[in-house]
Amino acid sequence: MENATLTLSSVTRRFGETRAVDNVTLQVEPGQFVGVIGRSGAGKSTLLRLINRLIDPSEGQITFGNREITAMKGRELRAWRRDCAMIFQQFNLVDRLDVLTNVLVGQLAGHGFLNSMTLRFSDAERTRAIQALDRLDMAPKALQRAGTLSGGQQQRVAIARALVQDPRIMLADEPIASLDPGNATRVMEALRSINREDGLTVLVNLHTLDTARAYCDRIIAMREGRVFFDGTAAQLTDDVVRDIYGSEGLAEFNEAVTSTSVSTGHVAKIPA
Ligand SMILES: Nc1ncnc2c1ncn2[C@@H]1O[C@H](COP(=O)(O)OP(=O)(O)OP(=O)(O)O)[C@@H](O)[C@H]1O
Repeated sequence: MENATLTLSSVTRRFGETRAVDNVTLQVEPGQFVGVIGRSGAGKSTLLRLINRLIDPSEGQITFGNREITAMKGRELRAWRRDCAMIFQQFNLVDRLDVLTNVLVGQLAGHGFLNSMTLRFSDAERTRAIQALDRLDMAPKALQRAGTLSGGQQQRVAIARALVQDPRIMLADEPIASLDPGNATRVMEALRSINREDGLTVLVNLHTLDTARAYCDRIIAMREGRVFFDGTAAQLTDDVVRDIYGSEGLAEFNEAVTSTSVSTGHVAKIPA
């Protein structure tokens, strides 16, 4: 299927008394690279999990083109989860399996039960998996056990695994939060090239402002479950940033995590 506009209409998710996501309405155009920022607990993870239906909204509607995501069940929901790949902070690879097999597992959704159990794959699937690894500069590690790779390498394998699903949207929940600056940069660059070359929509939760400024066409800042800011990096002024994070949170979010952000000139110095 083609990429399409993702629309959230008055979406709320409550956990007991907490409104983790509170009446969020937004549209994401196909091929946009969107960074979601905000303090811990602002609702960023919940927002992504609502989009791929890891959790259901308490109220509101999510659509992708003319498909209503929030109404999907069974086969249709499984198809949506393939269209909408998810990357996590902790990579979620199977350590004892080699890199190639980890990527091939991304294609299992389209397999019969028996082939999934025996991890049998066609030559075409293997070729596709190698090609995906190659895009992430990870093909030379194809036969190495995933558990022996560095965090940054594991995250690139996780992205390759997501790519073989042939998704329309890539959701990434703090994909660089546990990486060093060099690896964080490589992972962000990989997401950016997939976005540009394949026209994939990317929504990425980030805990560092400078990374969002350096890579994202659009930045959405959440605060207490609501969209507090929605605009470009240039529109995200120091005053808005102070309101998003509070002055005590600023120092933490002002750290440079991805090294390219320094050379792009997008880094704003925010007074602590
Ligand atoms: N499964 C759950 N059960 C109960 N409360 C939850 C659950 N998931 C999230 N919450 C609450 O919803 C709010 C938003 O959480 P969420 O994880 O979406 O925030 P976040 O912005 O992603 O935070 P972080 O940056 O720390 O990951 C928090 O108050 C959190 O405690």
